[in-house]
Amino acid sequence: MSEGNHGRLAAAPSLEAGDSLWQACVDQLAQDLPEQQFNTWIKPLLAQVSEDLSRVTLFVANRFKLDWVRAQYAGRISAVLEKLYGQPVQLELAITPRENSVKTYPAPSMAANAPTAEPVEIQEEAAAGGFKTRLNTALTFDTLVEGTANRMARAAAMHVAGTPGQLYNPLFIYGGVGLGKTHLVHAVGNRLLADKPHSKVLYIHAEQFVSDVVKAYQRKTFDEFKDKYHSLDLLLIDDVQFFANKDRTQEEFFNAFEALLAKKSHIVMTSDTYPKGLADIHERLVSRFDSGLTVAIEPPELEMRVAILINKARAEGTEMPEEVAFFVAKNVRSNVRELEGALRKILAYSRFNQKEISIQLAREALRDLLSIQNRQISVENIQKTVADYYKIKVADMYSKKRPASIARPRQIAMYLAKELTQKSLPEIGELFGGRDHTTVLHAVRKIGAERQQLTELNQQLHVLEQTLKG
Ligand SMILES: Nc1ncnc2c1ncn2[C@@H]1O[C@H](COP(=O)(O)OP(=O)(O)OP(=O)(O)O)[C@@H](O)[C@H]1O
Repeated sequence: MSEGNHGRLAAAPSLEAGDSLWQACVDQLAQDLPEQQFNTWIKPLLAQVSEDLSRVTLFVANRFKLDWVRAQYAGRISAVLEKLYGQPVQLELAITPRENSVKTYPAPSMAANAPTAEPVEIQEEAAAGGFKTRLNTALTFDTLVEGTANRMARAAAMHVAGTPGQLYNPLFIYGGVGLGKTHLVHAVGNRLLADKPHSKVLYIHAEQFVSDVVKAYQRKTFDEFKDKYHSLDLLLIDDVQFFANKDRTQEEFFNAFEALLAKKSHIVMTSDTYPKGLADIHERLVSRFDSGLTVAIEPPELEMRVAILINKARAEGTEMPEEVAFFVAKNVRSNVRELEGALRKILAYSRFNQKEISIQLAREALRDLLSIQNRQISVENIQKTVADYYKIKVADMYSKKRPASIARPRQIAMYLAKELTQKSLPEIGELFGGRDHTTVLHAVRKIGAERQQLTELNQQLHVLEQTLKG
């Protein structure tokens, strides 16, 4: 297949239609995707389009690529094809048949000749010799939203994925539940395999490692066990706090650790706490955990939560309005898993009731969750919410600064404080950096009057009120 030809495979009479359908799809993807992704994953695809255009089979070189394309791009490709063709197009993925590889492309159309390769089911295997990686190919850097909370951990993880066995070995990532630790370690493995498909990568949960040790012990198969673990290029091990009090496991892990580091293989670990905070784990192991780079993942900040919601909704094929994402993100703060749960509820509620996603709908869908929080509206809360919304510093709520970009949000916050709390004008003035009650009164009147005139302001106040009321 020559360069620049995107693998268009359709013989007469469907050549033209099939050809242009796939070409149009490729053109669209070239616009939608970052250039590097497009060149790596889409451009090399070979396509076979059925005569009636209802089915497209894409051929990829090996199982790993098939797995990857299916997880990362199949949904998007199907959506583009459907949009272009006007109705659903069946998408199949297959491995390029070896005997047909170069010679028979472009291959005969499906109408003229039955397809030579059967679509293949995804299995838990990478390209290298059927070795099980246990990686979830959906968990990649592309789907991991970046924010202050995970910036360092993400940067370190990307570095390791790009040049394993060098800096930051071991990489120890810690943080609370549902903050993306597991996602991040899978992303490292997936990235390394995408770049170097023959690498030996294993993702394993610490509990699974414990059970592997127990099995090896019972069956006296420690040689096999060692072959498996000591030969890896990259070991990703999740939740190592589970090693607590498991002496034999700790010993075997120590051995594996030493063997892997000696041959410059990389180890990435996660835990719910930093190494020295680990209970009932031998000191020699703890000090090794801490000997590379230790980074934390913090709970995501508001903007990151908003971005995660919008991205995840989009991945489900739904556009979530920013104001709704803001409302949800303000109310679901603890971790990303909970955000995902809230999103699922909203999507299901919207589909079930056939209603557009709005703040009102989100409020209904999350009624239970919100009522548990039973939040009190305080002036501090209003100041923080308004500052977040208008992207100014909370400190500007009390400062003497006067530029309109700050003064106006401050007036809005005063207006909301009067409207949503029981505080008096002097009390509110006091909480806004010791301002006079007449300043507060002026703000309340001004914003109240403008709200009647300006639709946009009214809308913004509406979002803020909904958010604050939870
Ligand atoms: N920054 C992020 N962007 C997108 N999705 C994220 C992000 N962080 C976490 N997630 C998603 O949130 C969910 C929970 O994340 P994950 O399982 O990686 O958390 P964890 O820190 O390993 O939690 P636990 O300690 O409970 O195992 C996953 O579905 C993950 O994809």
